[in-house]
Amino acid sequence: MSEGFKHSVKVPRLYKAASNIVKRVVEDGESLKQLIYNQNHPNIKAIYALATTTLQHATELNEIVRKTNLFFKEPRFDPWLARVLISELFWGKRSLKANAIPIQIVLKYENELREELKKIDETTRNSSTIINKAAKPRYVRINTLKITVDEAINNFYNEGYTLLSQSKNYEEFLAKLHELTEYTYIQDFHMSELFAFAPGTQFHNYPGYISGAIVLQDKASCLPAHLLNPPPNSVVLDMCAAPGMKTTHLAAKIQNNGIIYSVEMNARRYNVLCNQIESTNATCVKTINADAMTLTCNNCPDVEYILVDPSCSGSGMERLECDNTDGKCAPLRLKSLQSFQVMLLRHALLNFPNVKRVVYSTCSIYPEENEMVVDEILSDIGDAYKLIPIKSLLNNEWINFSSNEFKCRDNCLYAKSNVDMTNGFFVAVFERNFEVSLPEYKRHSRIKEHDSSAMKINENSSVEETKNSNVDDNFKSEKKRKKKKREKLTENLLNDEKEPDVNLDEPAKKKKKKKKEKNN
Ligand SMILES: C[S@@+](CC[C@H](N)C(=O)[O-])C[C@H]1O[C@@H](n2cnc3c(N)ncnc32)[C@H](O)[C@@H]1O
Repeated sequence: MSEGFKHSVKVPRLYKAASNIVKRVVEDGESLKQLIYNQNHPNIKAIYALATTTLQHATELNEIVRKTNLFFKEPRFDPWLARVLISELFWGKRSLKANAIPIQIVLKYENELREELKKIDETTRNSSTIINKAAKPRYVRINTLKITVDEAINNFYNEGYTLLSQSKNYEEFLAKLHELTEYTYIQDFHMSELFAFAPGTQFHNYPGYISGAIVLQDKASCLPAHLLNPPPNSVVLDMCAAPGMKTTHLAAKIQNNGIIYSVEMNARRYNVLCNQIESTNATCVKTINADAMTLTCNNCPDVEYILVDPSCSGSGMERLECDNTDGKCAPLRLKSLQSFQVMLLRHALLNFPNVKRVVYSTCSIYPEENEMVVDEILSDIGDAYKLIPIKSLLNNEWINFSSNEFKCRDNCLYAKSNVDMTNGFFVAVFERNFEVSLPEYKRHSRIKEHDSSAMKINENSSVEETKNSNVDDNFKSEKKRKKKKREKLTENLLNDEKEPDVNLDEPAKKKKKKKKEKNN
């Protein structure tokens, strides 16, 4: 992000090394321990302590640099170095020596930064909910298409892990998450196929991870499939599917009995999706490389369950890079994301006559992408759908919900990183009321008959756009122009696409690893 300063006095190597490590852990998902061991520095312990502290305080750091507009005022300041220096000042040695310019800058803003930190601490103290500032656990979803939960527990036992006892309620469960140690783990309170291990537990070399028997997926990202809850033999549509975490979770839920149409528009991400589906043995999935807005019940017949998990700001991700100085969370961007999200959700709700349940989810904590999207939709759909109170779906065992200030009231769910120990997330569940017909006028006018015949599911179970000779040239060029415009909008939105616990190249890496192992 930053081009770096021309430093007159050099920044101590310790800080540079720590900031480089934090950057690689966050951006590339590299292992903290591995990076530390590869260091050629006399004081590895100090680097480790500083990098860990910075990662543990990710949420507060994000908040205070955002609130103080630090990178807006100091656009050339390396954001990783800044965070490491602030960590050293607030939670490390509690002082910064040396006259290097980055240190001077942090000291210049020290009071403002402290002020914002104080506000966060006060909010935390005033909250009656359970607060944990520690790093979130490592969540492991058992891919029940490859092994059973019991087999997985047995494998973990053989690896030396001890399963903690189950909890009476959600609060007790959250308290237990704090007790996780290197060799203990716990079954999730809501989803029996999900387990939580101590933060930072490494599974990348674990045989089950390589074979696709376990999936590293944050708990919040598992909630949409859990709440959509299609039974076996269902027909499901996942409108925004790559990299495929929720598609493959849904395939496991229906145990490959039924059909899942899994749609992804972006070609590169579509390949990742296909790899993920293959490695997890999700054989019921038909992948579709297309814009979900062009799909109708003609391409995807008899759809009963839809997941809409669109591109979003990713503001709920507990990663350090989400600050508003690079425009990611700027009001204009938020506005265009919101319009796109409304458009997709409306398309899902109004174009599939057999649909029973639609789940809308984002890894955003902004009401603009959550309650405001749901509210706009509620006024479109009348009584054709009702919003299901998620509290009841989770037997009253959840803490945070949407705000009562909105029309959707507290019917939707928020996952909060400092309460639920997950990424920040939002989920809304719509259920069809078949006594009321779908509002006719809202059906998407853009979906014309020939659009559907211009798609086909090919032998590899993917949909390809084909030329339709019946479409006249004028219509084609108009369609092309619109498509280009849509692609541009999506491309912009995708520039910073994020997904919990997923390194986009992971499936590819896994494939390479498998190949290497085979050759050996
Ligand atoms: C938040 S990600 C989805 C994550 C995915 N559900 C998972 O669990 O792995 C959003 C995805 O939607 C795709 N997307 C955006 N607009 C789309 C559209 N109009 N049609 C199909 N896919 C779209 C993006 O390329 C991106 O991969």
